[in-house]
Amino acid sequence: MAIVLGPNQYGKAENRLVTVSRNGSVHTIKDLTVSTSLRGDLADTHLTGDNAKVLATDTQKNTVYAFAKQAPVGEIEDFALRLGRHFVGTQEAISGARVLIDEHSWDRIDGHDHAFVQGSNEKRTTAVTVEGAQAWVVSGVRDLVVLKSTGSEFHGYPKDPYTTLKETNDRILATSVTARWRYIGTDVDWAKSFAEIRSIMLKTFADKHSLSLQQTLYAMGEAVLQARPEVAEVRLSMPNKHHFLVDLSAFGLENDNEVFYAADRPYGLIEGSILRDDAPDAGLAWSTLPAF
Ligand SMILES: O=c1[nH]c(=O)c2[nH]c(=O)[nH]c2[nH]1
Repeated sequence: MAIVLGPNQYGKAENRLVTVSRNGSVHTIKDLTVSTSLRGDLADTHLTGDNAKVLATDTQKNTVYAFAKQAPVGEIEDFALRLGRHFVGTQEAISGARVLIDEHSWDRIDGHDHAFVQGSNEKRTTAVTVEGAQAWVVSGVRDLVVLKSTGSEFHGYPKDPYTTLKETNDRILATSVTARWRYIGTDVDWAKSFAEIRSIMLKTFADKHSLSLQQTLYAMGEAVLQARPEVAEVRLSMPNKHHFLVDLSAFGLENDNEVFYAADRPYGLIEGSILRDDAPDAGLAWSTLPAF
């Protein structure tokens, strides 16, 4: 029996980066959380503590800030690709890099050049993997919270001795969408693609009459793949944010689908992947990301 080192990576997680770019008196801000991770010939530091091949996580952090000064950050996918390719291209021992970026939203205060109000909690995300000369981009959105107050049913499920749930033809459907989509290449208009995918998902959530959150999840992924040839696969994680009808009969009141208790836990968790059956191989695109 021998004990060996398995897969490993290391880096600086959650660097908080805010940039201000100026066009005369009009400012634009970008607010990012950037995590970098490197992989490669890193056995020595684990086995003997020899750090000759370890680009310090502190240096990785500094690189994030220096790169933000040296060229416009631009779209998060491009910034992540630049960082990943830099680490792999300049450190002999480093064969792979994973860069995760979340973009936080700020909205301009009406008519004001340099004042902003924090937007919704929704984040645009990217996870870029560089391995040698190859690169994979998985972008997405998380904490995209949506609700529809009708157009959702749930019935026809098995009734076993433990089933108490009542069937319904009209319920609130609410979820907080975490979506990730895998791009086929890296030559993409990232901003346009993001905006269109987000809008397709919202429209499908709204328009699709839902018989289950599972059906809605599939329809959202399917609509993205039908409209966006640059995407090979969509993975969705959608908690069912239950809204329970409150029993008002004790007060002699009938609740005609008007008064709900919004439970925060437990919640159903509906997750799945929707993909083209002829999609190119995912390579390392999903490596070390959560399954959904
Ligand atoms: O859309 C739903 N899917 C389920 O699997 C489920 N299970 C449940 O209790 N409610 C719901 N709703």
